[in-house]
Amino acid sequence: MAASTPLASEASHPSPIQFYRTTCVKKLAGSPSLTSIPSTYAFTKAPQEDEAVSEDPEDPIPVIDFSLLAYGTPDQRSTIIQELGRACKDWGFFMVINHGVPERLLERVIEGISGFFDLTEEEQIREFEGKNVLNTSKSVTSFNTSSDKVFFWRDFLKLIIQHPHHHHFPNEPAGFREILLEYSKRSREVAMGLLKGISMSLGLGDTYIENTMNLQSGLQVLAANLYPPCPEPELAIGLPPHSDHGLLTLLIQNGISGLQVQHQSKWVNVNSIPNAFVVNVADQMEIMSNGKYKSVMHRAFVNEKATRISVATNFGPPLEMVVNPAPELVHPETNAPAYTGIKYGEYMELQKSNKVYGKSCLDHVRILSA
Ligand SMILES: O=C(O)CCC(=O)C(=O)O
Ligand SMILES: [Fe+2]
Repeated sequence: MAASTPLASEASHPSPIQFYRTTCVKKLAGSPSLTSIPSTYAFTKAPQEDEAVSEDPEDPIPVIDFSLLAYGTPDQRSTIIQELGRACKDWGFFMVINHGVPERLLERVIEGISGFFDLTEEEQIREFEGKNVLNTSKSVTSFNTSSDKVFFWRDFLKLIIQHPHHHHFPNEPAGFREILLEYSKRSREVAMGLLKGISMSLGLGDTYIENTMNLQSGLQVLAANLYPPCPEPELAIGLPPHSDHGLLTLLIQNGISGLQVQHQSKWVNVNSIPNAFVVNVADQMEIMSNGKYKSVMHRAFVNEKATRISVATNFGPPLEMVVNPAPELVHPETNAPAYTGIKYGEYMELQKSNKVYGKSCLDHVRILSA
């Protein structure tokens, strides 16, 4: 049984971090004699987790043209801000095209992740040694580590940046560190641009979220997921239904489908536009917007044939920031916020220790049904 890896380093101790990873599933999946999955990987689906449907052409997943947000005329900007607001409100999920991050950089990130998981276990462990890394143990699950009975069909590498100074990236494979640095910088520029637009769409002015959330000192968490081929994909799950803890998540993937989002009580398959960022509203945004923009539930499926790689980058405030609903968005009749304020670090701890998947963590801070 693999040891679990607590996220303590992410939460109450904002020290220069760090990364941690899992490596168990790829090895397991690579064993030639594997024809069925070990029972610890069998995931019992809850009744509401029915089959996913294809995108409805009448109600497609929103697509946001980032170039119009960044460089458009005032008219184009105001139109795209409205579209962004609608996407956040109706879906909590959208794709971003023309974002300006070079395709080649995206490919190199995916290649680097693949290369990292190709390293031997010893080589990976060497990356943890003598570098002020708080936790070096392995895990086979993402969150809920200590309480999980079922393991997910994925390996992951988690990298945490505390702006403006702290990060620790692996040096192997060669050049990976530089690629990650460049990618973190470029994806953050896109995230900051989107957050400005979202802030405007909430009627708060473009720098409201950035300033009140102190994003200059915010947390950026990269979760690189590798889902190996699975002999019994219908029994396993890559990632169970969950929402993300930060404000906004930007995801890239290697062209293999597997992500599903919940929309109007249905699970929808996401077939991403090549090189687009797949973006979702996360829990701190739901709290900050007083429920106007809900974080979206999503899950990742696995398949029999191909390895899927995804990199989800979560943008959030500093760990010590208490996130409250914006007073401007509090309900005018009741004049009461729908969520209580909570420290972001505490929220992450809560999510980690929570046994129930889904959005149950938000129930701890919800006051009204928003
Ligand atoms: O692999 C995916 O598509 C989803 C990943 C994800 O949701 C996460 O890392 O939080
Ligand atoms: Fe996620």
